[in-house]
Amino acid sequence: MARENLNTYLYYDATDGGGTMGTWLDSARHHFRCEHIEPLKPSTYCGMSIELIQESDLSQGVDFSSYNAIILDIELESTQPRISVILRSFNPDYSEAGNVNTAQHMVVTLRRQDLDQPVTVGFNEFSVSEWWLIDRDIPRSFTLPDFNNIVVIGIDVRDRLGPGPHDVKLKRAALTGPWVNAESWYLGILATWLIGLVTYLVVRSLHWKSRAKGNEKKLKKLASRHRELRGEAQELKQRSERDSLSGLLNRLGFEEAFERMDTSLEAPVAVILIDIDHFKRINDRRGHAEGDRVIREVSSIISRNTRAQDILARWGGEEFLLVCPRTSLAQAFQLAEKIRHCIFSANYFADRPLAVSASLGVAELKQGESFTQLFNRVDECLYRAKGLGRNCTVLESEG
Ligand SMILES: Nc1nc2c(ncn2[C@@H]2O[C@H](COP(=O)(O)OP(=O)(O)OP(=O)(O)O)[C@@H](O)[C@H]2O)c(=O)[nH]1
Repeated sequence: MARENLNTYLYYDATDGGGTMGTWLDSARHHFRCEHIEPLKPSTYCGMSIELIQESDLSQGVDFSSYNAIILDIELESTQPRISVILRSFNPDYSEAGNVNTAQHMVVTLRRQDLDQPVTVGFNEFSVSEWWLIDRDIPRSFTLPDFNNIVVIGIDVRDRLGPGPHDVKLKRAALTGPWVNAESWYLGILATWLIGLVTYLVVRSLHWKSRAKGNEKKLKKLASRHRELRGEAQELKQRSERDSLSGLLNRLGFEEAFERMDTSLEAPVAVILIDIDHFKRINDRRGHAEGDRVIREVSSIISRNTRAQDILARWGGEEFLLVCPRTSLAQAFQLAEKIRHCIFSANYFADRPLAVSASLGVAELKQGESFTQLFNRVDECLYRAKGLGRNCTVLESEG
C-alpha cells in the first residue's frame, strides 16, 4: 500500500492495568518495541495499528474485496514464537461511527520463521476473533470476514510476553489479487458464452439460408428439367402418332383422334379411303425416292382439301384415310372427287411427266357401328373403284 502519513498508534495493556509497555523506535517506519516491564502484572496485549481511513472518517476505509491476499514484509526481533496480523472492517450494520473497537476484528497468526522473507497471507486465512463476536454480541449473519471496508491494519505481539525487548518493524504491506476480479471473470465468461451463442446462431442461420438458396436453385433446376421432359414427352408422343414421311397422323394417332371424337354428336360422319394407283410402277420407273416425294405431294394435296375438324391419316404405304364429321355422303363424294381431280391434275415430274391418279371409296358411319365395320365397308368401295379401272370414286350406296 503506497500510502504516506497514515495515522499509526501503539496500544499496550499498561494503559489498562497490565504490565506491557509499547514504544516507538521509529514511528515513520512503523518500527516499535513491546516490553513486559512489570512482571508482576499480566501481559495481555501490545501492538501497532495503522488507520487506513480517508479524511479522518473512521467509517470510510479501503475496499480489499477485489484482492485476495496481502504481502507482508515484517522484521521481527523477538523471542516470541508468533505474532498476529489484524484487519478491522467497518460496517454500519454492526460498527459505531468513530469507535474503532466496534469494527470487525479479523486475525491471522504468523510464526516467527514465516517472517524470514516477505509472506503472502490469503484473505481466506483470516478469521473473525471470537472475543469481538462475543463482546459486540454480533448476529450470525455477520460472523464471516468482511473485506469491503478495511479501516485498520495492525500487528500484535500477543499476550504472555517473554522477557527482553520485542521489536517489530513493518517494512512493506501490499495487496495482491487476480488479474480480474471474480465478478468481472464471470461476466467475461458470460459475455464470451453469449458471443459464442450469437455467433453460432448467426452461422447456423447463414448455413440454413444458403441451404435454402441451394434447395431453391435445385427446385428451379428440377422444374425446368420437368418442363423439358414434359416437352420431350409431348414431342415423342406426337412423333409416335405421326408418320415421318408425310407428317400426317399414323394409325396410332388416327385411332386416338377417332376415339376422342363423339361420333353421335358429330353425325353424319363420312369416311374417304384414298389409294394411289399403280404406285409400284411409279417406284419402279422413277425410283423409291421419287415415290416418296409423290407420297408427300399427294399428302399435302389431300391436306389442303380438308378442314380442321377432319381427321386425316396415312393408313398404309400409298393409302390415306380421311374422316369428315358433320358431312353427308353426298358432300363426302364431292370432296372425294375434288381430291381425286387434284391428285390427277398435279404435275409431279416436270421433266418427264408421269400420270399419278388415285382410287377412292366413300362410306358413312352407321349408328352403333364399330370403326372396323365402317372401314371394311369403305375398303370394299375402294376395291370396287380399283376394279372399275382406277382413278374413280365409289360411294357405298352405289353398290
Ligand atoms: N416410295 C415408297 N414406296 C412405298 C412406300 N410404302 C409402300 N410403297 C410401295 O407401294 C407399292 C404398293 O404396291 P401395291 O400394293 O401392289 O399397289 P399398287 O402398285 O399401288 O397397285 P394398286 O393399289 O393395285 O393400284 C409397293 O411397291 C410398296 O413397296 C413408301 O413409303 N415409299
